[in-house]
Amino acid sequence: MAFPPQVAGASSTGLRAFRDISLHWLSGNLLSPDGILPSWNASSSVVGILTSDHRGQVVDFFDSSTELVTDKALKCRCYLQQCQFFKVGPALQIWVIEDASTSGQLQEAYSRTFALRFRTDEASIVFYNAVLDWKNVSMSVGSKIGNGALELKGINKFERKIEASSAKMYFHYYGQLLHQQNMLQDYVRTGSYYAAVMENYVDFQGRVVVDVGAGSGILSLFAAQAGAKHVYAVEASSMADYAQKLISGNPVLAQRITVIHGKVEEVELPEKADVLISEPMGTLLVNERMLESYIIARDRFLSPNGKMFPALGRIHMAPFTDEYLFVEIANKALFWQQQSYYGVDLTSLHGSAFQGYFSQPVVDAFDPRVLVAPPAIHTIDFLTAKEEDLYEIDIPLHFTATMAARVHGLACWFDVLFNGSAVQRWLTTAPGAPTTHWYQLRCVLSQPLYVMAGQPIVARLHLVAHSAQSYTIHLTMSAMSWGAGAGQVLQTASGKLDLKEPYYRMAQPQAYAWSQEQQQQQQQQQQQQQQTLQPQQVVGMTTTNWE
Ligand SMILES: C[S@@+](CC[C@H](N)C(=O)[O-])C[C@H]1O[C@@H](n2cnc3c(N)ncnc32)[C@H](O)[C@@H]1O
Repeated sequence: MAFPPQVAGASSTGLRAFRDISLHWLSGNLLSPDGILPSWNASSSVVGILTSDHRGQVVDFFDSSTELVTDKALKCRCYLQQCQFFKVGPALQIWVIEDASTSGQLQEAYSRTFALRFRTDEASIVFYNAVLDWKNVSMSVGSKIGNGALELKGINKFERKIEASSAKMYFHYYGQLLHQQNMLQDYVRTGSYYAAVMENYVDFQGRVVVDVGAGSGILSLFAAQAGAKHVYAVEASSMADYAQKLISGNPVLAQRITVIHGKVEEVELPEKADVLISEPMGTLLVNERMLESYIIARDRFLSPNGKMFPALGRIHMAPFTDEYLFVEIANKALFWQQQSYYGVDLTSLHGSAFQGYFSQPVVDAFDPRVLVAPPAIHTIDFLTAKEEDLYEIDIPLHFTATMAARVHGLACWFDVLFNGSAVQRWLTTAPGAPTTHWYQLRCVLSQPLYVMAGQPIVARLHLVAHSAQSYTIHLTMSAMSWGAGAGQVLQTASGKLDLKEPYYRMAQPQAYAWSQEQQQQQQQQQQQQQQTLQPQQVVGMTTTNWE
């Protein structure tokens, strides 16, 4: 844990203010695993609470003017106890900054540190999101500790929920032309957007449009082609400079497009928009957590009754059978069954490696004939959904098998609707439809289920957002009894997968390739390490499989 903490995104004044405070790192003063606060000095004068993430980055500050601490320690305590409800665990620290003096001078304030132990990463996210809820979005804190002004201006909602390292990697990726080209060359994707805009030009003509995450600026140019009065192309990555170049290279359209380099969570626009256009879809629709930015942009920029292109998205899910895929994944861990690898018994790690491979969702294109039941649908209406709705998505599922099969997991894909005034158009990533760079996604269970035709399958897909712009996937599937004695669970299998770490089973191109970026970084690091190693240390190193 980094200590003293770095103040993410704080102004230099705020940074200095924090550094001036003597922060006590009371590592022994942890909450018990049950989340019970060991001691609290209710008589001390609390001037504020500073929260940080697990890396010691300050993520929030509550000063004494906020409701949280108006009643001094008592309220803090209540609040912390309330947090136990959210299963407080190891990823979040709270510094309680107390005023030790009667003068209330900043320099004389001191602090206590409480580290909250979360049982799981998800629990810490839930807690963190609860803090965000409580703070009621779009933070721009300018608060006071004693006589010292403390400013945390500029910490927007994106920065408060997304790890800085993840965002850096993410925007670095989208700042590269080659990745924008990948998307542009997905003709199903780009062609669908073009068709949707042109067919529905009446929705764009003479209208103000905001392009949310404009990338190369392609959708802004489409909107301008369709007759938009003005388009604001908002792009957070350095791709904004290229977008400006591309747009300037189309002078007839350029005069009606303004490129704005920044996040939709932070930029200000001079007018409200009639239409939002965006391509915020990641693998399984929600990966990258950009849908949340799309919704934030709606709340910030869209006029009442404005239109969104696309207006809704649907996740489709169905049980599948694929013996070959299952064996392929299970076999990946065979390496760890060697009892004498250079004289070393590797078998104690086989179980962990096996689970590790099954924690990767598989991204590839599959034949729809592997589906064992008709798909179920979960709809997200972009016009009405709340951003918080996407923090945790819990989908109960009921299927009826149409064939006897070994069920190896859940297959998923998505589509989005352009609900134009003239034409309704779907962009689909379904198996069997023309392939897109998103392909489809399969969650493979380490324990297959056996089902007969007509047998009910009950499942639950539970997606929990995490601060690395993705989701932890919890999947449970059960084969049920039917007919006489229906409703009994005959067999159950479950798995926990990380949507951020997929197994790309396809050749390029693909949707935002997190792993690939990480792989490159790790490979670079590895090369650097190897350069510093003695030759005899390098001999015998295994080649890392970054798959
Ligand atoms: C999937 S790409 C789509 C690019 C372009 N609209 C297209 O259709 O080709 C998403 C883009 O949104 C940008 N982006 C993601 N989150 C953003 C945010 N919060 N604010 C502004 N831009 C964002 C990314 O940098 C990326 O360039």
